[in-house]
Amino acid sequence: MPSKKALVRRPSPRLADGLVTHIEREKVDAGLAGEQWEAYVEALRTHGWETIEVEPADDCPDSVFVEDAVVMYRNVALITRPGAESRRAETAGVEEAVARLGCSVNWIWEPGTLDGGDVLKVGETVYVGRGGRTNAAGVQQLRAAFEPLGARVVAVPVSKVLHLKSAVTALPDGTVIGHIPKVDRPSLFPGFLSVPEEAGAHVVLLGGGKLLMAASAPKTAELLTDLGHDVVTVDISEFEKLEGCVTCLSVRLRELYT
Ligand SMILES: NC(=O)NCCC[C@H](N)C(=O)O
Repeated sequence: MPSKKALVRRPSPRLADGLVTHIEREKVDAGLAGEQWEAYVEALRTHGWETIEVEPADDCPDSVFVEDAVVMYRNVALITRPGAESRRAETAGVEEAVARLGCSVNWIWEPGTLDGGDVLKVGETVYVGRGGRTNAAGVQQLRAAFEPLGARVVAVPVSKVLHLKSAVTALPDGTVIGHIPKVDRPSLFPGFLSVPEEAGAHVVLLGGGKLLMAASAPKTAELLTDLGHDVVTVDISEFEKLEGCVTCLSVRLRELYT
């Protein structure tokens, strides 16, 4: 039976010191962030996900963005080597969590760097963004880890946003969605739908045709609802101030056969 487990990680008390690269720094309300995180986790649970908390990493301001520390393909967990040095200590706790779940574990090694936010899976195709956080060696190592498992790894340039998945994600039918001004090469994706808001490019597939989206993209929510999708929204404003999206607050493990 395919699993419906999701890794999440409680925000660090130092969240407000998280990195910002492409946007102006804004004051983060840590109390509100905590409430938003609880509501995000609750939304996953309501839609049938068993949430598993990775041991908190209180010294790592960005540790709540748990998806950057690991990439899953089937039951193989590829532990990343984050492009930002301040985030490297985040991976140990995530490695322990996936090993405990029985995943087969693999690693990105120096000189490779790769953030999980740069990896978008659409069926057997694994798009990897070569950008500010993921380098060429990271792309090669990802390919070496997943191609033998049947993945088709496609590298795409990312220059306008933090991560590939800050620019594009995919709908349940495989259509890739993105806000054109933030996508380097929309033509690299076979089915591409342009959405009216930057935050509208981020969807988490909850299963059963449901999409989890940020409340900050109402026009896109309307567009996707009109196309027959079932949209669930959460307010993640405090994480958006740190360039976080709905996708990066969890790692969904769909193919653990335990
Ligand atoms: N996958 C993601 O979109 N992660 C967001 C990471 C935000 C964090 N402040 C960072 O710059 O690394």
